[in-house]
Amino acid sequence: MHKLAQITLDEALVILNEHHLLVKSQLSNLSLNFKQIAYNSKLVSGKSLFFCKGNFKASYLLDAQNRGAIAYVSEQEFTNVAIPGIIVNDIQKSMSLLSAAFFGFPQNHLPTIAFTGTKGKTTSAYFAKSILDRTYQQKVALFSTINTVVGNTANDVVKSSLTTPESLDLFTNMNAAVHNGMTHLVMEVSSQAYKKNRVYGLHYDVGVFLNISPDHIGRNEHPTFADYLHCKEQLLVNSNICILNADGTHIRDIYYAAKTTTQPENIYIYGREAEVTELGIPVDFQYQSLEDSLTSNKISITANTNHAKKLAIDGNYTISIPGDYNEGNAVTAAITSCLMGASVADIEYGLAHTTVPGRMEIYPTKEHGTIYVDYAHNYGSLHSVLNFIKEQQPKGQIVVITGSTGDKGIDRREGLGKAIGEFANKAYLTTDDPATEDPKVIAETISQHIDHDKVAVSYIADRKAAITKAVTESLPGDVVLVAGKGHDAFQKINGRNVPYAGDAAIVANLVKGL
Ligand SMILES: CC(=O)N[C@H]1[C@@H](OP(=O)(O)OP(=O)(O)OC[C@H]2O[C@@H](n3ccc(=O)[nH]c3=O)[C@H](O)[C@@H]2O)O[C@H](CO)[C@@H](O)[C@@H]1O[C@H](C)C(=O)N[C@@H](C)C(=O)N[C@H](CCC(=O)O)C(=O)O
Ligand SMILES: Nc1ncnc2c1ncn2[C@@H]1O[C@H](COP(=O)(O)OP(=O)(O)OP(=O)(O)O)[C@@H](O)[C@H]1O
Repeated sequence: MHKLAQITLDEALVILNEHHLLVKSQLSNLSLNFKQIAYNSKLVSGKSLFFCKGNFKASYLLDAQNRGAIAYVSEQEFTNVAIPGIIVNDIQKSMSLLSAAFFGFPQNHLPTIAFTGTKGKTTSAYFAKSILDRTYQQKVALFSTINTVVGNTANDVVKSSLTTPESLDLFTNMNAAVHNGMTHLVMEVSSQAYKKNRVYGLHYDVGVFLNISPDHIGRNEHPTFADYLHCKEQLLVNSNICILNADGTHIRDIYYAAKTTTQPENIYIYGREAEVTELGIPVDFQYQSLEDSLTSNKISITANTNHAKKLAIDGNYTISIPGDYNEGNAVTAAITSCLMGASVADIEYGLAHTTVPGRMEIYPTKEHGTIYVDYAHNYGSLHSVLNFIKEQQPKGQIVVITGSTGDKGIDRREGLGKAIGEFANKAYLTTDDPATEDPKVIAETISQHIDHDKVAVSYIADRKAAITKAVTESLPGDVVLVAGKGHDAFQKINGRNVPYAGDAAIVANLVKGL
C-alpha cells in the first residue's frame, strides 16, 4: 500500500533519539519524502525507508537502492550504496517504533485484545472474534497463527506465516484493518514476538496470559524456561487490563508481573477453584464444567469478587468445541469480550458457534470409531487432548498419528513420547516438517520416550499412508487422533515447502469412502 508517511525523516530521528536508539545519522536532507517502508528489498517499489535486519547482506541494500530506497536504517554502516544511513543500536525496536509512526499509530483506532500462552492462543482468539463479530457486525480484525483477517472481502483474509508478524507487517495490517472499517482487533502474541521486539512499543487494551509450560526452548528460540516466561510476561506489562488463569503453573510470578504496571482492580483471575492458593486470594471468575462430551461442552461462570460482578456475565454457556481445556479458553474469551462491550447474548452465541480450523475437528464414522484432527504438537497439548479422550472413551483403543518438527522445538519429541505412553494403545510415528533432519531419526527419539509395554509403535514415513492405515484399521468405539498439522498444506523439507494435502482433507476424504 503506497501512501505518504505520517512522519518526516526528522520526526523519525526524534523518535529514535527519544528512545535512545539513534547512534548517528548520515542524512543531510531531512525534507526527503518517503512513501513506503520495507525490510525486504524485493518489495521496494519507490521512495522508501529501508530497514536492514537479521541475516542481512550488503547486496540486499544495493537492490533496495536500485528499486527506489532513499535512506536506510541499520545497526551498521554500508559503503556499497549512495543513499544515507540512520545508524541505530537496535534495529528491531527502531523498526517497530517507526512502522507505528509511519502509519499514524493505527493501534489508537483499533481497541485490541492480545492472547499469550503456551497453548490455547488461537482457540481463545477465535472464540473472542466469534463473540465480538456478533457485537460489532463482523468488524473484528484477527491476527492469528492460522489466518490474518483485516477486512471482510476474500482478499482481506490471508494465511499467516508467523503467530505474530514482524512489526512492519503488524502495523501494515493494523492500518489496513482501520482503513477497511474494522473497529476491534484480536491478536495472538508469541514469546518470540517479544524476544525479537516485533511488538515493541505496542500496548493492548486487554492482555491475557493463558498458561505456560516448557516449549520453544532450544536453538533459534529461547535459551531457558526463564527467558521464555519473561518474554511472555511482557504482554502483561503492556496491557491496560490483565486476565490471568489461576489453574496454570507460575501464577505467582505471572500475577506479580501483571501487578508491576496494572492496578489490582484491572486484573481478573479465572479458575476452576474458588481461590488462588499460591496467592491466598479469591479468583474473580470461577467456572465449572456442567457437561462435556466428545462433541461439545457446557460450563457455568460465576463472579466471586465485586469488580468481577460488575461485568455481569454469570450464567451457563454451551461451547461448540470439545476438550475440557477449551472451557478455560472460552471463559477467557467471555471475560475479554465483555470488557470490549459484548453482551451476555453475544457471548452465548459466539461460544456456541465458534469453529477453529484444525483444532478438535471431529469426523465420526460408523465402523471405524471417531477420528479427530487436532493441532496438538507438544507434551502439554497432546496430554490435554489424550486425557480428555481417555475420560470420554475409556474402553476403546486410542490411536495416535504424529511426528515432530526438525530443527526447532527439539524438546517436544520427549514430551510427545511421554504423552503417547500415558494414554495411547497404538502410535504411528510419521513425518511433520522435518526441515533438514531425517524424520525417521526424529521418530526414533519420540519412540525412545514411549512405554513400549503399553503402546504398539510403528513408523510410516508417508504421513498420508500412516493416517490411512490407522483410520482403516480402527474399530467402533476407538478414537484416532491425527495430531500436529491440522490444515497445514505443506511439509517443510530442506528449506522447501513441499505441498501436502493436510490432515483434515485426508481424513475428510477417507471418511467419505468408509
Ligand atoms: C530464518 C529466521 O531465523 N528468521 C528470523 C529472523 O529473520 P531475519 O530477519 O534474520 O530473516 P532472514 O530470512 O535471515 O533475512 C534477513 C533480512 O534480509 C532481507 N532480504 C532477504 C533477501 C533479499 O533478497 N532481500 C532482502 O532484503 C529479509 O527481508 C530480512 O529482512 O528474525 C526475525 C525477527 O523478527 C524472526 O522473526 C525470524 O523468525 C523466523 C521467521 C521464524 O520462523 N521464527 C519462529 C521461531 C517464530 O517466531 N515463531 C513464533 C511462534 C512460536 C512461539 O509461540 O513463540 C511466531 O510468532 O510465529
Ligand atoms: N488451554 C489449553 N491447555 C492445554 N492445551 C490446549 C489448550 N488449548 C488448546 N490446547 C491444545 O493445543 C492445541 C493448539 O491450540 P491452539 O492453537 O489454540 O494454541 P496456540 O497457543 O495457538 O498454539 P501454538 O503456539 O502451537 O500455535 C490444540 O489443538 C489443543 O490440542
